[in-house]
Amino acid sequence: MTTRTTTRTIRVGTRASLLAQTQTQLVIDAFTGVNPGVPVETVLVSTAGDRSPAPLAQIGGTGVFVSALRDALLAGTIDVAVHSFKDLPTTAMPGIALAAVPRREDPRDALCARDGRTLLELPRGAKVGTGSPRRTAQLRALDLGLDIVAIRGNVDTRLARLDKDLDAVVLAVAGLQRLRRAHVVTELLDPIQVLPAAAQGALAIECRESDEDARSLLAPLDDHSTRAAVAAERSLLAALEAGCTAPVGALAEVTEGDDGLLEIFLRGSVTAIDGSDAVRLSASGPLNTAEEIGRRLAAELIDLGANTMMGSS
Ligand SMILES: NCc1[nH]cc(CCC(=O)O)c1CC(=O)O
Repeated sequence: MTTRTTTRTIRVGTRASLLAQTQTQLVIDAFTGVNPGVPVETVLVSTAGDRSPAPLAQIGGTGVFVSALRDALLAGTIDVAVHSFKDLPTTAMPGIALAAVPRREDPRDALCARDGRTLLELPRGAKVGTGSPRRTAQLRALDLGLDIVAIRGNVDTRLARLDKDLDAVVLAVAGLQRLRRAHVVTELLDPIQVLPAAAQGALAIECRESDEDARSLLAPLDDHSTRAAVAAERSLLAALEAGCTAPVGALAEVTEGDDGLLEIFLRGSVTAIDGSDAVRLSASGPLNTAEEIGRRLAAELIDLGANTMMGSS
């Protein structure tokens, strides 16, 4: 632990949603753990995604939750921004550095159903809420006769629909865990059936590229395996030229190979939005080739017809 000569306050920007504020506080706690004595303050930033109830695709799609925080970073009104990594566009933003990627939570999707039901226990015609084309497509592909209903809003708004018009909703278990709502989960969906979104369950901590101070304070929060896994997943997404609203699943796991070196095992899927067709493949390679693994897998998925499936959405 180095003794700091400045007492510059680190201003951490957050969106107003409960999930965003909770995630920001988790990062602040970890930050304070490794940088005791560095003053931190939270600054609320409102984004277009929070202000509008319209479907994400209509208000700018990928990145609506992100740009206001990045603008505040570049304007110098905040020093650090915490994002759900899966909400970040795959193209980097000039002037912004990915300072740390903390250890990832469980990346899986979770079914939250009435009466404790699992997917197989839901009757045909059961109404299942999700706002995600990826979840919609993969749930339809299971051919369980489920009626997929488009929903939006924060986690609690979505869960409240269970007491109204829906039989189940599907959410990322990571968000539920962070909000201490994991007790509402009735089934963790097996990635073999429903492959999560690229970077689901991971956080991205950004700062200004030029802010050496913030970068070195944040560096200890980085988990190299998570950073590499997410890099592979997002490189797949980018190479498919798909955003967070595309029916693309991607999940990388980091394992130790026979030679003791760390390896990435990446799975990817593209599913037609009506569930009538899907392509799914995996690829693996050394940890330091994460992005190449993603690009290679994307090329193989495209060879199998991934583009026609994304076009049909
Ligand atoms: N797009 C909304 C969003 N962004 C991140 C999470 C959950 C937390 C995470 O994936 O890290 C959610 C909600 C959800 O998908 O259930």
